[in-house]
Amino acid sequence: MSLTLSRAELVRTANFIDGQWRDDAEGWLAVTDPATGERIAQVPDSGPAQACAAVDAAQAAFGAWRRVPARQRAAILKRWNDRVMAHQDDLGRLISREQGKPLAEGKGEVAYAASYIEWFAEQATRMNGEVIPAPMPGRRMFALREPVGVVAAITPWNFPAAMIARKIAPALAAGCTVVCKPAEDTPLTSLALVLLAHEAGVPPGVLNIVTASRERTPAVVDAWLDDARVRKITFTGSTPVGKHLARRSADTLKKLSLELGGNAPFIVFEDADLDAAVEGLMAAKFRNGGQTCVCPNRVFVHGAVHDAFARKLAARVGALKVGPASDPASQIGPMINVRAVEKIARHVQDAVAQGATVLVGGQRLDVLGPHYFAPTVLTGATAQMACSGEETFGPVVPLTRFDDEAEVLAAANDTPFGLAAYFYSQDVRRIWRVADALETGIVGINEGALAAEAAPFGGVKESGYGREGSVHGLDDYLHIKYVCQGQLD
Ligand SMILES: NC(=O)C1=CN([C@@H]2O[C@H](COP(=O)(O)OP(=O)(O)OC[C@H]3O[C@@H](n4cnc5c(N)ncnc54)[C@H](OP(=O)(O)O)[C@@H]3O)[C@@H](O)[C@H]2O)C=CC1
Ligand SMILES: O=C(O)CCCC(=O)O
Repeated sequence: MSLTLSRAELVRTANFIDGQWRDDAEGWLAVTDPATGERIAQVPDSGPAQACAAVDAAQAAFGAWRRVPARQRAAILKRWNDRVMAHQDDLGRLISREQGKPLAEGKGEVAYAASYIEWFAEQATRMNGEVIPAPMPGRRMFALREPVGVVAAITPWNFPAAMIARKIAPALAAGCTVVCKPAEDTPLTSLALVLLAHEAGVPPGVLNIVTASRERTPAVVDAWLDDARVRKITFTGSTPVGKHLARRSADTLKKLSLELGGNAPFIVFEDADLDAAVEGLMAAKFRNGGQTCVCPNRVFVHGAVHDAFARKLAARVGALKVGPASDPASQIGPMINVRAVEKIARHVQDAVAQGATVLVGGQRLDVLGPHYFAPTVLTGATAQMACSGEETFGPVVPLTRFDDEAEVLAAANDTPFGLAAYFYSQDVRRIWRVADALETGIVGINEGALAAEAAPFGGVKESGYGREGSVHGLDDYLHIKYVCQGQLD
């Protein structure tokens, strides 16, 4: 099935550097449909030469862009938002085709991405500084907020539009210029977004994007890490790569935002509304087929309600329709690639070998294609299993029975990660006690769908640092300059 969009020019197959589409890289990277393995396009497999050309352009454009009045930058971002929403159907189709999520989710992601662009268009005009009451006579003291400079954005495949938008929109709003490298699995959506930004009036050099394969990506990103002109790295992806970025950028002391892996606990207390808890878990766990860093990875259920909860959950999970994005009935699509599906299968096999029971699912669905895995519920999960220690990033719910609050909080926090946590309870005293005790950057109380452009998104511990979205989302792209004026007489 070929890649057909209402507006064919949205399928870009070149790097965008200094306002030009360029395909002068060393090789080509095939983009495939994860549902079928079919090749749908090819984009440049770039190297250090393209990475450096992108920084040259971004650095040259920075001086003028930072001086564009905030209201004008906001107007450009608003036009970008409008263009993204005007192409919602095509972009949704593009996301579904290269990433695999069902079409309704693909279109939903476009609206989610646009919400960040609109939000930061508004925030651009509120980048106020401070007038500081001077502690001594004869001085006037100010704190000014300035753009950090050239930003390198490195994005993952699981939300190819939203992750680009929530990094690039605040950077441009702040007056920074950007070099971007999308994931090898999903370059087409980001190239289409860059085209729409260009059409919205983002000037040449302000936003540059280079595509690369998994093999060449380290050379592209290392060129940026070693380049003193790049003043900030913003990254969403795995913790090992995040640590590499932190280490390698130390020599030039870049500012970093790292949104890394999670291992979210989801706790169902004995006083929870069980139906609401099942709904919340379905929403949180099965978004994007479980391939989200805030997906619950460990589900703890109180002994008094465990069996009833497991029965209700298994009925819902067993009824999920798995299939390609091209089938409007599909609720769970293929996993992104063969590495992903093999990791999921390994987690389930390991859990079963250590005594877990499969209530529903539990196997690959090779009849549908090479990347499908059945939505799965396991009972009897323990802390020793791989599915408890590592992020599964797939449609697997491992249930663990617990008996008291202190025990479950210790278990929930017993991980180096700290991105999201969820719990269900109707006891207001417990609610605040538990929310306080959870060591994560995000907590859902009787709610499974937490994402919103107005909320600060980010983690603690080895889930990284920095916040995306919200009134805090611009701070990562700004530094504060203290200006002190002495008396003139
Ligand atoms: N926090 C989150 O949202 C995400 C978490 N993950 C977690 O990570 C696991 C592995 O997923 P994976 O896609 O491999 O994640 P990665 O961290 O490898 O990829 C994320 C981004 O980093 C790039 N990258 C990879 N290696 C390097 C490197 N050495 N230097 C610089 N950039 C690099 C990737 O490029 P390229 O694609 O070209 O390799 C991609 O753009 C998942 O199973 C999940 O647990 C994954 C994605 C998102
Ligand atoms: O890092 C991710 O997995 C993407 C963020 C998902 C979200 O915005 O909820």
